[in-house]
Amino acid sequence: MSGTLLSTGVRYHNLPQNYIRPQSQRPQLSQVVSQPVPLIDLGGSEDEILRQIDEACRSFRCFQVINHGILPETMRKVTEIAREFFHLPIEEKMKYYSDDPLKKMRLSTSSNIRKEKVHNWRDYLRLHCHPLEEFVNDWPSTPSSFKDVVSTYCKEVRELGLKLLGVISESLGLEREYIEKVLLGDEQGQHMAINYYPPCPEPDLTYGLPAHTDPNTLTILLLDHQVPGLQVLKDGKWIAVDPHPNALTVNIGDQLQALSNGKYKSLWHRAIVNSNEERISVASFICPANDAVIAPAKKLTSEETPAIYRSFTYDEYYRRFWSRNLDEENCLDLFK
Ligand SMILES: O=C(O)CCC(=O)C(=O)O
Ligand SMILES: [Fe+2]
Repeated sequence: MSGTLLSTGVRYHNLPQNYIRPQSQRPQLSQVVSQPVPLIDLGGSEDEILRQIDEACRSFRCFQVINHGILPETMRKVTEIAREFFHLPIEEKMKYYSDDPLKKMRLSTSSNIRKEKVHNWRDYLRLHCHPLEEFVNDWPSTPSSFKDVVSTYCKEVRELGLKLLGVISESLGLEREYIEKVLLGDEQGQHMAINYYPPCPEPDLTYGLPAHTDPNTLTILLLDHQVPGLQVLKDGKWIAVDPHPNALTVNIGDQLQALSNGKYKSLWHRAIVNSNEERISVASFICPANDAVIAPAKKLTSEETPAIYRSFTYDEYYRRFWSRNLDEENCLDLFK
C-alpha cells in the first residue's frame, strides 16, 4: 500500500474524503486562543536561564530560544532548500518514497499511512542525522546543495540540543551530566522531519498533524514566522504559536517525562493547515541511544512520589510508538 504525496503541484479544490475527520475530532479553530510562548535569551546569565527553563518546562512544556548559536542565514537556507525539495517534480521525489517507519531516510505522507484511518494534510522527509557520516550519503542528492545545507544545520542544532539537556538536567535538580549519561552521550540519536503542508481546501476538517507528543527527549522546531500552524495544549486550551523571528521552539518529549518522573511533561501539540499558503517546518528530534535504558531518576522518586514508569529501552519505546496510530492514547501510558 502506498500513500499519495500531496506535493504534486496540483491545487485541490475539495478535501478528499479520506482526509475528513469526524465532527468530534475536528480542530475547532474558533476556540484556539493566543498567548505568548516563553521566550528565553540564551545569551543571558546562567541562573536566569535555568530559572526560565524550569518555569517554562513546568507551565508550558515548551519554550522559544534566541541567541541559540545558529545563524539566521543557516536557518533561512534550510527552509529554502526544503521548499526546493518539495517543489521538485513528483518523479524525482518518488525515488525517496517509503511507508516503512523504521527506514532511516524516506519521503512519506500523512503520519503512519499503514495504520491510520484518516490521513493528514502533510508530506514529510525523514532523515537520521547522527552520526552524520553514516547517513548523509543516502540523503537526497537534489537539490545539489541539500546535503551541505542540512548537515550544517544538523550539527549546530545538535550542539544546542545537548546544551539544553545539560541545563534541563540541572533545572530538575540533577547533575548537569545526568541526562547525557543516561541517554548514552554521543550515541544519542538525532532525527529530522522536514514537514511540508500544502494549501488545504478545507482546513477546518483536517490536520497537518493531529494532537500528539513526540516520542523522543527534546524536539527543536524551526518554524516559519510568516505562516503559523503550530498549536500547543496548555491547561486544556489550544494556543496558536506565533514564533519570534530567528527563534527556535523547543518541546519536551516523552523521554523527559519518563526520566523526570512526570516533573516535566511532554507537550501535546498539533499542526493545522490553511487554505492559502504552503507551510514548512523543520523538526529536529534529539533521541536517546537505542539501547539507553530510560527510567525515572532515583533522585526524583520517593515514598510519596514513587516511580510512575517502568524502565524500558528507547528501542522498545520507539517501535511501540510507530506500531500505533499517531492520535491514539499517549504511548507513555503503556509503560506505567
Ligand atoms: O509543523 C509543526 O509545526 C509541528 C511538527 C511536529 O510536531 C513534528 O514533526 O513532530
Ligand atoms: Fe511533533
